[in-house]
Amino acid sequence: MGGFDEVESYPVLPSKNVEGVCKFEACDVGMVMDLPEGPLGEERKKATFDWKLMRLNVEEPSYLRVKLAIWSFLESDPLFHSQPTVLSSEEEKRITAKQLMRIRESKFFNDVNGVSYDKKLLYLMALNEAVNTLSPSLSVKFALGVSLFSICVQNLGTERHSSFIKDVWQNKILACVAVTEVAHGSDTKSLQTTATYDHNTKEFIINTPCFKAAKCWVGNLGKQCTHALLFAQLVVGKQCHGLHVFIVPIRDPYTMHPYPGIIVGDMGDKAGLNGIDNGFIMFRKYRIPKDYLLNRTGDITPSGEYESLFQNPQQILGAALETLSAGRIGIMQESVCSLSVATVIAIRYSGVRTQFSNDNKTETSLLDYQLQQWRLFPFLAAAYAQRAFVRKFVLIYADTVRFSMNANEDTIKTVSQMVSAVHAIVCCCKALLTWTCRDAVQECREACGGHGYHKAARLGDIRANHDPCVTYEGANHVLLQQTSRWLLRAVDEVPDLDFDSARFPASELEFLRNFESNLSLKFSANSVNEVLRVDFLIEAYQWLLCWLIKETKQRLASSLDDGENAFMAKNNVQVFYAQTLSLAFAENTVLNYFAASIQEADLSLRPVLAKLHILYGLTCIQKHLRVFYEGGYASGPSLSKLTSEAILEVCQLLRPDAVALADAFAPPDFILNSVLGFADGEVYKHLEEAYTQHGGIAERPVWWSEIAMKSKL
Ligand SMILES: Cc1cc2nc3c(=O)[nH]c(=O)nc-3n(C[C@H](O)[C@H](O)[C@H](O)COP(=O)(O)OP(=O)(O)OC[C@H]3O[C@@H](n4cnc5c(N)ncnc54)[C@H](O)[C@@H]3O)c2cc1C
Repeated sequence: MGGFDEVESYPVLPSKNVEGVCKFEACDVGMVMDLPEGPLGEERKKATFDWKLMRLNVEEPSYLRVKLAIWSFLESDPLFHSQPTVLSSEEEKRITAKQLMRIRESKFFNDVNGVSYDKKLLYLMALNEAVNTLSPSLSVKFALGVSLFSICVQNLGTERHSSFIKDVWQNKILACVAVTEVAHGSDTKSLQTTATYDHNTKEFIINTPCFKAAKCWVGNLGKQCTHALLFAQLVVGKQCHGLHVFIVPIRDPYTMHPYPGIIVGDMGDKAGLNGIDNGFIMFRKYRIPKDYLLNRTGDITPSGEYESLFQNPQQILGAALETLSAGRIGIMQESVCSLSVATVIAIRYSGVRTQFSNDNKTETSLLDYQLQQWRLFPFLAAAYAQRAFVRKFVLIYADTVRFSMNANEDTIKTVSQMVSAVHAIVCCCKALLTWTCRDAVQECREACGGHGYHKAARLGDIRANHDPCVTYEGANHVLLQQTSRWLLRAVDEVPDLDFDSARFPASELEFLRNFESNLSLKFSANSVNEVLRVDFLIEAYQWLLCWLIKETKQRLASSLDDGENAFMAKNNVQVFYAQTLSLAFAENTVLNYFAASIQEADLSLRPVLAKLHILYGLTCIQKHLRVFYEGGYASGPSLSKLTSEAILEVCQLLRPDAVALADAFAPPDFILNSVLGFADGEVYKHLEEAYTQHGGIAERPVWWSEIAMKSKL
């Protein structure tokens, strides 16, 4: 069958084998619990692979051990049990704040003290994933309040700030990251909050010039945080030196009263994530000590002048914002969690639910419908592909950070290439993964019909909580522009890029060395089998990326020739070209990382993983049919027709494995928390419980007298 038997020949990409990355104590198949008997039993028997083995393949086994321990801890504590009714947002905030305290007091939190940077990063990823699957509000609160704060202070601060890192890990303070202002979000360069240096008192005076400059949307700021990591324009004398980052005390940790000189409050109800207290703040000439400037990139000299490693404020801003990469990787990980959970719910439900009958005797399983397969299986494939990507990319990121911390004159060029490549990958993949999840959750909700809309199905909560991921930590449309800029530059720098280095994060781009010959590639397949192959995906993406780069460059150049300035010329190539380029690059990156992970998988798992790989690739390729025809890679109906047929064929091939594939990344029931997706498949029993647990059955409402017919007497 096409390329599925040839998976041994999947390309192994050198950059993906990161040596020296730490591992935790591994777990084995014995640790994976059996699933309960029930209506899904027959579906599970159809699988062509061992789902427990797959579980250890999709999860880093050593993380799985950490996650299982955290899940069991959460289940044992009633504070983490879900509420059957919709809580007021104030109550959600209270409970989430208490949950955060409980986690910070637990042994899981202490486990990270005193360990190396990359071990800490990987441990935090496991903790984040475990917590996020239960409560996105809680994981975001933790990420902003503790991990992102400490990573930023470590990367942008110096020795003088180490006490803040210690305090946040010792549960003495809780932070927020305050970048966005009312009038400027994506355009960080134009932020208006100022930090003016006063040499007489050796203090910075933080000021909000008007309401449009109030910081807003800041998670943890509304009610709880004690400190803010504040992005403000640094002013010395009359000169502004651009955006810098400051640690700013907000509340007394003992009384929780805000300090005088600031106006801080909660923004009120949101469409989701109401466990987080997103807040606004205005500073009224509020003073902080000089040492609270994170001074790795720029500082005030003893004589009161500003000095910096960088000539250009834009570079300082770049360095400051680059530390947000860790946050964006966290978002990608959370997106994959939500995508996985939504897919598990919809696939298990579809495995139980039957509608209509072909023979008037047996009703047809939803999973047997071609439409249901085509709607859900590409998202199942995306969940596998993107999970594999995040898992490997975290290691690359950790390696890049470690390498850059030890940079010297000999390695500085490679370090800067690696950091740029990591940044470009993070920007486009954050967009791709969050959008995939957004689309998947909606499709899964609809695939579960009306029951999918019940709160107890959980899909509505997943949708509302995931929604802002496409906007925060960089609006997707804006982030994609950073990747396309890098790609256009990378083509010119190809002779200089160190593709051969085992650590270069985008080594698959080596094909850019053959730019012109890639452009002459033509689609030549005559049968479905010829597109069910990994080499077809590789070739198609090589052509696609080269053509989009060429076309975007040409359009930019002709726009400039026509007299447009650089700003407008860049804006006018986004739709259909630069943005498509970034997304295509993201898809290709995910496919490559997934391919590399298939190479490392147990032999018995490779055929089914290869099907998922091909399905994900073909689904992505179909989104670019316009470009393939416009650029002359294909003509006539073959490309469109063969890829469509191939997608349907792989969907059918995956049919027997669907439930087992969902089982392999499903969290335990307590964490999954969906009456449609519990492992026993007893959908109707759990629905009945959900319908009847509210009380008041066969009773009249307490407000009955307001609506009852008035007595005729
Ligand atoms: C739930 C939630 C939590 C948040 N938490 C925090 C937090 O903890 N700290 C914090 O500082 N901020 C936080 N934010 C704010 C968030 O980071 C910003 O909303 C985000 O950066 C986008 O900025 P904006 O809202 O000002 O949108 P804008 O920048 O005004 O963008 C509006 C629209 O215009 C588009 N656009 C903007 N510029 C361009 C361009 N050049 N080309 C094409 N299109 C463009 C964008 O894609 C977007 O669709 C949070 C937001 C939400 C919703």
